Amino acid sequence: MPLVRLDISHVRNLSSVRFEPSPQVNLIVGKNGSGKTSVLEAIHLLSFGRSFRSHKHKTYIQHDNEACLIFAQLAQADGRTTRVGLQRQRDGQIDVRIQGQRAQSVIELAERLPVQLINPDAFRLLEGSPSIRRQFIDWGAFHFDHEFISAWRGWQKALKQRNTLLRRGKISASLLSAFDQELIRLGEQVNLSRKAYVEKLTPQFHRVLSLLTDALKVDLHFFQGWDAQKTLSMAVEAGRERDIELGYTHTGPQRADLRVKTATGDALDTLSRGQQKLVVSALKIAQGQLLIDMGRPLVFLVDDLPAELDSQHRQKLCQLLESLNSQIFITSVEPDTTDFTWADSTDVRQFVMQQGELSLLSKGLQES
Ligand SMILES: Nc1ncnc2c1ncn2[C@@H]1O[C@H](COP(=O)(O)OP(=O)(O)OP(=O)(O)O)[C@@H](O)[C@H]1O
Repeated sequence: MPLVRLDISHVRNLSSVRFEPSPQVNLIVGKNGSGKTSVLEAIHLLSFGRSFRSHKHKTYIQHDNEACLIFAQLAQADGRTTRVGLQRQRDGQIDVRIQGQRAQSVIELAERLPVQLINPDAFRLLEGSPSIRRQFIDWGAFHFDHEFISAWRGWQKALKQRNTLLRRGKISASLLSAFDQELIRLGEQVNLSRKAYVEKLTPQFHRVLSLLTDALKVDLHFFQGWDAQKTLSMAVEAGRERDIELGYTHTGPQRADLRVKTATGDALDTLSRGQQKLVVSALKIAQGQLLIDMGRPLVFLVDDLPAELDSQHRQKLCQLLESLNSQIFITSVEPDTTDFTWADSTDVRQFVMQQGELSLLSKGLQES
């Protein structure tokens, strides 16, 4: 659902930013530190309930303010709009509203406003810990499989309880096996959803990557977290004594990973920075494309477009994003790095950010 209106209050240097974005392409240009990324951060907050820059909520609430507030109107397929809002207070309290009603959790926002972020930090998907890649897979599994989130929550709870028992010690293998039934049942369910999702994602990823660059051959390998020849039940049973020794559960879906490889080794070790950015962009666009194919439009946030990409690859990325027919927000320091020639029929709005004030540049506006 594209954003038709966005009101941001007290996010970093944005005291009050209100604007009506294009349902298609939005270019935000401005000097370093002017507040461009903070606009994307606010949209991300509204989707995930958390920032992509910091886990500490106090860092993004504007100094000397008690809370930040982000409010948006989302277009629905039937032409009506849905009002969504999120307020985060300095004491950590979070208040999520949908049509004025308090929502149970931020997950309700994620369902309504799926967001994909491509930013200079996106390399973390390759170089960061497996937990970042698990989050990436789980985002997709969550949107694809309605049962995933309840299985994932139940499995996480069972795993936490098991690890607490193991940490305390003095638990026998036979007693532990009684606790393991639920862990295994839900863990298998989580694993099946992840596996099915990666199977869908892989051909889409190859297609998208070949559109961005024909020079790269990259493969995805899903590691489920234990020996692929064994069921989870077999792996947990075989590992029980060792878990007791170690004081934690050492095998299972909590160790899953998505390995990204070229013919000669890990993508991280063999690809240049720019090539890595193309691979990460392809992963995220492929993920977005799968949702779009299900009739679920999403918002792409591209922070600092020129970082690591030459002009040819920037153009290809813009072309690909344009072809998705999604809502896109692109930031850049220099106006000429977003000089891709968008189709006449594309609604492109260009904004300038100056010290936390956003204004629409009529020059860049091409209404369809
Ligand atoms: N909690 C806060 N309260 C007020 N201002 C803040 C807070 N945190 C950061 N800032 C300021 O807000 C601005 C945020 O800028 P932002 O990162 O959005 O800029 P940008 O235009 O994306 O810059 P760049 O091009 O350098 O990436 C900076 O000037 C920063 O000093």
